[in-house]
Amino acid sequence: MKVLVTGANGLVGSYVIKQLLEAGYEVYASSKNADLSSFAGERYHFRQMDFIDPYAVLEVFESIRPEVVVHSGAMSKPDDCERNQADAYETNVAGTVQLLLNAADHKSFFIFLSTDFIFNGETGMHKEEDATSPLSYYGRTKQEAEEAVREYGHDWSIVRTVFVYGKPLYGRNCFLTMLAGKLRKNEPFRVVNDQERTPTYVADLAKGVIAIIEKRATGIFHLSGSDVFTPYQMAMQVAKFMGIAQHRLEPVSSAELNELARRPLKSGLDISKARAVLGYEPVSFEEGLRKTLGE
Ligand SMILES: NC(=O)C1=CN([C@@H]2O[C@H](COP(=O)(O)OP(=O)(O)OC[C@H]3O[C@@H](n4cnc5c(N)ncnc54)[C@H](OP(=O)(O)O)[C@@H]3O)[C@@H](O)[C@H]2O)C=CC1
Ligand SMILES: Cc1cn([C@H]2C[C@H](O)[C@@H](COP(=O)(O)OP(=O)(O)O[C@H]3O[C@@H](C)C(=O)[C@@H](O)[C@H]3O)O2)c(=O)[nH]c1=O
Repeated sequence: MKVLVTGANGLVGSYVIKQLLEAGYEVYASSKNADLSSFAGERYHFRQMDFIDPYAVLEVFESIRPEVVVHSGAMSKPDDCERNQADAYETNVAGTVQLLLNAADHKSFFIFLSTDFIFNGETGMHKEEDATSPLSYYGRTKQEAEEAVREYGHDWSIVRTVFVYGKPLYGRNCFLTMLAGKLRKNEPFRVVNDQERTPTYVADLAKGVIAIIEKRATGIFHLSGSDVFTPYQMAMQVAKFMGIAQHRLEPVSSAELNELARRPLKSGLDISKARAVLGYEPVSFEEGLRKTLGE
């Protein structure tokens, strides 16, 4: 089965591609920039494609004719989206629409990566059917892209996830590996302590996406970890794992951190639907951390 994955140079895309290759799929990895990976073999293909360019998207879909599309590419930094709203809209909304229009020509199964940031975080532990009300421009673009996906005329699935972490296969650090670097160098760092998340180990998320493909499961799925932590609590676990008792990490409130994009306070996703329908079972945060920072 031919699967086109966007965002191949990103954290999520890289793990989805790795697991698709391991499961025997014909994988067409695609990213805006050149291939950062060292994936190889007959079933691995890379197509450099800016998905806001309609001609590039048409050419890729005509030549591949994918049976499944995993759309993981996005402008994924909320502060960047707040700062550059036109780019965020073009990438996250118009880009998704462009991919949907082309996917429809091939009746591809369309899987879209979305976020907990479409919720306002007043209650936490959101279910798939909860009302959405994003606080940030990033969240608004993802919500609007979700609306486009729901109107797709063929099979679709929306995967919402939260605070994804894991050892980078290539490319940039995740928040926890960046933090481990700060701890190693004993650098000062202020970490927010009033935002609750259900952090997601990236290999679990990828496994959930593969289960969606294999079961052809349609609709909305929440795929995250099940333990609830604030970033500061996660940072303390990183320090403990590294055996560092003396550090310069300081807990701060969202108001003190004062980031450009407003974040939900009580976020986190209820994963009971994914457990029941997909057999999804994430590792504990402790175990995910060991896999991320251990050898
Ligand atoms: N990381 C997280 O904590 C969470 C992520 N998500 C969602 O999951 C998805 C994946 O996230 P993650 O892997 O962390 O994101 P990354 O930022 O690591 O990767 C996103 C990738 O998208 C690619 N991209 C951006 N714009 C374009 C474009 N115009 N054309 C083609 N490719 C483009 C980039 O490619 P290149 O590098 O080649 O420029 C980049 O590698 C996103 O949709 C994000 O919104 C949801 C919740 C939490
Ligand atoms: C820059 C900075 C961030 N933080 C906090 C803010 C935030 O809660 C957390 C992680 O910061 P990040 O900027 O990596 O992540 P952030 O953008 O908040 O995280 C999100 O990513 C996007 C893609 C999503 O869709 C969300 O699900 C979510 O996980 O750390 C600090 O505590 N101190 C800092 O100096």
